[in-house]
Amino acid sequence: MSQQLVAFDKIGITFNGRVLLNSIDMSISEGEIVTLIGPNGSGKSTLIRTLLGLQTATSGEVIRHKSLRIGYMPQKLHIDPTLPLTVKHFLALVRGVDKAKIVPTLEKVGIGHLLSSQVHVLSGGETQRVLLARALLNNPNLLVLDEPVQGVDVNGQVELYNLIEGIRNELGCGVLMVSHDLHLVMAKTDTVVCINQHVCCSGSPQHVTGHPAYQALFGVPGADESIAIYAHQHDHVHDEHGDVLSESEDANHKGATSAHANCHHS
Ligand SMILES: Nc1ncnc2c1ncn2[C@@H]1O[C@H](COP(=O)(O)OP(=O)(O)OP(=O)(O)O)[C@@H](O)[C@H]1O
Repeated sequence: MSQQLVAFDKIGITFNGRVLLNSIDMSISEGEIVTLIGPNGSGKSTLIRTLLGLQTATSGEVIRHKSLRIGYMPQKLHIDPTLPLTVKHFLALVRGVDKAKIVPTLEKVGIGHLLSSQVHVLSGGETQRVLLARALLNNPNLLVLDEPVQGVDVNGQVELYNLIEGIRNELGCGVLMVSHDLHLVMAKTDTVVCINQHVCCSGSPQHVTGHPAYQALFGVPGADESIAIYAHQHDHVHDEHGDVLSESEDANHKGATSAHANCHHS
């Protein structure tokens, strides 16, 4: 059985009385691709920051296997565009990097020819590949990718997801990806965890159906049948803080607020 790399055990985060995450349970194992989805502000990045140790949980625990080594790919590359910096020099900044690995790693992600290019002239897709290369240079057994296809056109997204799957197959690493929707990422995902402050649902893509709950969250207009759509059963109601309401609270809440579109399904 695959080694579990990390587990979130009832992770909760509260700021000034506002619940950002509520009792999140999930895990990622070697060789597993887990996709975290949820609407804007649902806490995806906060959960990733907690995994990276940049955010302290108010309650619960992140259980890391002693072998855990994370390669993190952020949403965006923040570099002063006036700063001359080649891809090679950018990657040489990775702490403890084996410089002999830079060229083969760039080749692995399909951009060996960009070694001497300036980072600020790269296209969106090229930039994402450089960031992926940087994550790989950390020799990870868990890749953490925060919206890896951001700023990439649809064809480029398919290519990137294929690349990520190929890397998983080659290295046997776990992958935790954040995504806003699943139209393209679905076929490359073993497990989906849908959060909206708490875990709304999780499961394998095999259970995908065109459930109205998912469609209410993300919309699926025009999705053809070859595109898999993640769906979940939702038998509870959230308040505006993401907390799950009891039946009596729900009845009161319905009177007090308009429908909370994010997670109010049956
Ligand atoms: N340090 C913090 N202090 C207070 N509030 C915070 C902090 N970090 C995040 N938040 C709030 O937590 C909520 C969740 O933010 P988060 O960035 O995790 O959402 P997300 O699901 O990644 O959203 P998006 O899809 O828009 O990237 C937001 O409302 C944000 O304003």
